[in-house]
Amino acid sequence: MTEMRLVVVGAAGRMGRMLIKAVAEAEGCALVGAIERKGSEVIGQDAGLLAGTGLLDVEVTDDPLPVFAQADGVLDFTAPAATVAFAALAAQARIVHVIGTTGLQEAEFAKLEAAARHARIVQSGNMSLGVNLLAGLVRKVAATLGEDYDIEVLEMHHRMKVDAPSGTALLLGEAAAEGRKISLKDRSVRSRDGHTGARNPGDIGFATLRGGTVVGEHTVMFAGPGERLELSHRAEDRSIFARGAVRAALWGFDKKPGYYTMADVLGLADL
Ligand SMILES: NC(=O)C1=CN([C@@H]2O[C@H](COP(=O)(O)OP(=O)(O)OC[C@H]3O[C@@H](n4cnc5c(N)ncnc54)[C@H](OP(=O)(O)O)[C@@H]3O)[C@@H](O)[C@H]2O)C=CC1
Ligand SMILES: O=C(O)C1=N[C@H](C(=O)O)C[C@H](O)C1
Repeated sequence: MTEMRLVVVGAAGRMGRMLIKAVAEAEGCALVGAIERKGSEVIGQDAGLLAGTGLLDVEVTDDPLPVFAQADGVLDFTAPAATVAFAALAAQARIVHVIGTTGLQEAEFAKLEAAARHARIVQSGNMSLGVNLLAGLVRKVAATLGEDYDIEVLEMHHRMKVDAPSGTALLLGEAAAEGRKISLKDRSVRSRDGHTGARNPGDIGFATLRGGTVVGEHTVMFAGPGERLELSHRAEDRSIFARGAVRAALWGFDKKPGYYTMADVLGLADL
């Protein structure tokens, strides 16, 4: 059987190294490229040595074009501007683009949608099975409980995280809004400070904590009259995201160009 040829971009990052390891350990795929930013000190290093898996004979380079041309898919946990640029290249090469990058804005999502006319894009704020299952549960609970149950999404991440709320918090907020049949954009409250006044019924609130080495913790609260329901996920190891990304790439191999999510990959779209 032919193996799916995968490239990791942002190879030196916290997730980049996990992805290299996950590809090396997975069946049905092989690492054929590793990309880092121009000027990075890891350019020229072996990707396997960089990720601590042992020699893989794949040199980290700063030139994605020839690497994408020889690949079937790319795993991308980098930064929004880089992801938009990689999506255009993945579309040109007609390959699978798995996007874990968070902090993307509306205009950037529009560019990804355009790239998905030619690429097979799988994008999710969280690639783990647990969080995607949780999103389905949140959607159901939000649909069941009325507006007298206030929805608040609380998240905590490590001190190096640069975007807020996290992609996962937004994914869970979106699931709650879908359950309630409201638009998250219109009803989300991203911060509170000073004399805010009382909470508006039906709003979905977000609270962000940052510190230490926390991999990722999310709780969706339904705070009602005299009781509170909390649905939580705690990520203990980044390998859950990396394994999910590899699974998404393998899933996308024989799909038509389009924009897919992890719920499609995991068969949870109807949950
Ligand atoms: N969806 C999911 O399941 C998950 C998503 N994430 C998301 O993934 C992203 C990365 O997270 P993390 O690994 O912790 O962050 P890091 O900062 O550790 O890694 C990002 C890497 O991408 C590199 N990079 C940035 N721009 C480019 C470019 N133009 N070309 C090549 N490489 C580039 C960075 O290089 P440099 O340092 O030089 O800028 C860095 O090495 C974040 O958005 C995070 O939220 C994280 C975990 C799970
Ligand atoms: O930056 C991180 O670390 C993480 N980012 C994702 C997010 O923004 O939700 C996923 C995970 O929680 C780790």
